Amino acid sequence: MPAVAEFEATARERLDPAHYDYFAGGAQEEITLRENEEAYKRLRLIPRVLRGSDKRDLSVELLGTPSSMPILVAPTAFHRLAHPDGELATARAAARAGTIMIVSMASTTAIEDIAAAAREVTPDPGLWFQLYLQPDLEFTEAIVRRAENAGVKAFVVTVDSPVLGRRERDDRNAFHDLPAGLFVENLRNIGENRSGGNTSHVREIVMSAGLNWDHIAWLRSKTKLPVLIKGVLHAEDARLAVHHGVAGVVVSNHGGRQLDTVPATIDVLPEIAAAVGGAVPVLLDGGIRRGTDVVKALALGADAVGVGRPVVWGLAAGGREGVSAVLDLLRADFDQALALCGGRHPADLTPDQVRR
Ligand SMILES: Cc1cc2nc3c(=O)[nH]c(=O)nc-3n(C[C@H](O)[C@H](O)[C@H](O)COP(=O)(O)O)c2cc1C
Ligand SMILES: O=C(O)C(=O)c1ccccc1
Repeated sequence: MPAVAEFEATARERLDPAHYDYFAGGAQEEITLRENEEAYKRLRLIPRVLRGSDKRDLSVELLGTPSSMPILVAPTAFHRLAHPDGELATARAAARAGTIMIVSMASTTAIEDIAAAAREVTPDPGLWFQLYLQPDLEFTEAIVRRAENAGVKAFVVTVDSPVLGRRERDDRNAFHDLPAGLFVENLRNIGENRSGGNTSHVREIVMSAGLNWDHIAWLRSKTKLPVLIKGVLHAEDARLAVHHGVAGVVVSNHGGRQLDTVPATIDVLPEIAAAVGGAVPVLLDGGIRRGTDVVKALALGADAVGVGRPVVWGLAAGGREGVSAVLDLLRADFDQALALCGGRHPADLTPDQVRR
């Protein structure tokens, strides 16, 4: 089975170069983008032996949502740039894999349609919804209601984007608008269509530099669903998140697309896991490309990981089948690495099995 890198190579051949750059790129010098992957290559695994690691069970439950494996689909924007079937294909593949898809608020398919596609595959799909809280809270609440009515099971508020990172590839390519016919569908037909009907601008979603913990309290008051925050890199923020009743934290640097030169997520995971102390689930994304990467993240304290670009590469390479192939590949790779580490279940991995 081809590695994630081979799906990327195929995707690169198929995509408009500006769109490839949008998906692949990071902020500024892309130091963090590279670091996310490089950091895993510096870590060494110590297997345990004679532990009877047959009959492995990769399944986990996260905030009431079951997942067949601790590898989730991280929220990424604009899937119809990658393949005409866009988020419908991704949702069907995630549903077939039995894993959680965190739908991006910036999807090019409406959340209602994404949920319907997933439901064709399985009656109770694990869909979560990523939110950029908009300065207009009434408008934000309308999107929250839409997502709830569509059946999502948790909200993931992205907190690493008070302003958007500077992606120099997008500047060079003058990538400002989606191609004709593509829209940021979750913002359409809401609040009397405040964006005036033009929701095809790449930056239609507003970044809110004013966000603070009160906004998290506001969202919690508006929904009964679990609220996670995504984009935590400082242990103190993880502590504050627990203090403010957040249901889970996602250790993320947005795939190196926001503040450049922040550390690889795997390198800050131990301190964040220590700060959270098991109070709420800790998820991590950024640079996961192999089963051994998943093993290292789980051993160092993550309850599950997210994959962003690998899913996009699968989608661009082969639509739903391509996403399924990437998820199957990561599952098989993780299963093998877990077995080689002497584990039967994701929770069997421990920090002493990872060395610098
Ligand atoms: C093309 C692209 C679009 C993204 N769009 C979003 C988004 O809409 N919302 C969000 O919270 N994160 C977004 N992210 C960040 C991902 O959720 C995730 O943090 C990151 O991709 C993980 O790194 P990886 O691509 O190395 O797996 C995006 C990432 C990429 C690559
Ligand atoms: O490109 C991104 O990383 C991203 O998060 C985003 C934000 C707003 C609209 C589209 C994508």
